[in-house]
Amino acid sequence: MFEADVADIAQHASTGALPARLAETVAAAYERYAGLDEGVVADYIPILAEADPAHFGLVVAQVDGAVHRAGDAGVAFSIQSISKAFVFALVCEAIGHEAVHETVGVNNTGLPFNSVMAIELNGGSPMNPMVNAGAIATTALVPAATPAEQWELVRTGLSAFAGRELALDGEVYRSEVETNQRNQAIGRLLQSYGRLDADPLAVVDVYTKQCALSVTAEDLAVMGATLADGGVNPVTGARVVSAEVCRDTLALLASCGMYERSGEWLFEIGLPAKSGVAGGIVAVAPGKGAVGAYSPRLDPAGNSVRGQRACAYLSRALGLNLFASTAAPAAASVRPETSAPPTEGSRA
Ligand SMILES: NC(=O)CC[C@H](N)C(=O)O
Repeated sequence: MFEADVADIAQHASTGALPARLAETVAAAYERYAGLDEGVVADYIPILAEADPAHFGLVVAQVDGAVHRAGDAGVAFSIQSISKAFVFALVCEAIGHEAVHETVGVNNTGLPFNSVMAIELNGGSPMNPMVNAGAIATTALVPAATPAEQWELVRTGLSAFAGRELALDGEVYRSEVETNQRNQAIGRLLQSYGRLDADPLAVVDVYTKQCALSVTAEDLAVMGATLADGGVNPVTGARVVSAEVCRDTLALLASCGMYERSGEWLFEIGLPAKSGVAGGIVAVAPGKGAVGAYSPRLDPAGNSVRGQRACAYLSRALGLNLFASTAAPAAASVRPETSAPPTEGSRA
């Protein structure tokens, strides 16, 4: 599914730092997938069904603050599950690595993002912060006295990641409030297992608001680039979270960010990433930058089809896959000058 045009990639291929021709590569990825119309727009939250399936925005933000845009980079959509990554980072910053590990968990469920069975199969554990149960448990840990203050901390925290003031999309929020009985049930189930101290419905309400924050593909790229940049927003220069928190967040995005497709994503693309049902994806290249993509048609797991393909293209064309290595040249460069060339049969 993620095969990309070898000739195009060879033209842009590079290793090490992001190449100067990055803007051209972003444009090539956009052009390549703009005509792809596989997938379906989410409709279980009624307002999402009204999204224009033609929209496609692709942005790369570098850790030096450079931003490269193609297509509908400035079109607004709701952040949905991508908020989970950044709320997790804020909570991890507040309560620490050990506490989030113990309270929420860090293992993939292998099941859809809104699975109730995953909770039941795991003794009431929310499992990880990137599925709904774990995200609701994480939002409950936002350190504030009231749900209203929690929401404000979430909104201002995610705004710091984006480098601009983010606002609630009231229409999306109301649409989800009318239809989020399943998330309310997940909150109640966690409470029944003693995994949620706060009022579950109040926590689910803050979670629903965080999902309805309005962002653009450019916002996602800058938010991801902040995680790539050790917690400093590369556009504003402001520190948002620590480098340790970025490391923990990116580890969770790698293992759980694309739900039950996380393994396949890592196998093909090799970058920590997070998707949302409105059609957003953020993919992070640590120390280099991030891709923000928006296109509303989704695959069955709830991941944007064009967004995935464009990320795959960029990962390959720019040499971003974290697991790529060039064993032969590296081995040659450390071989002592004086050592005899290997003889037949002496090779490992
Ligand atoms: N995968 C998603 O983006 C899901 C987010 C959505 N708000 C929900 O809770 O169902």
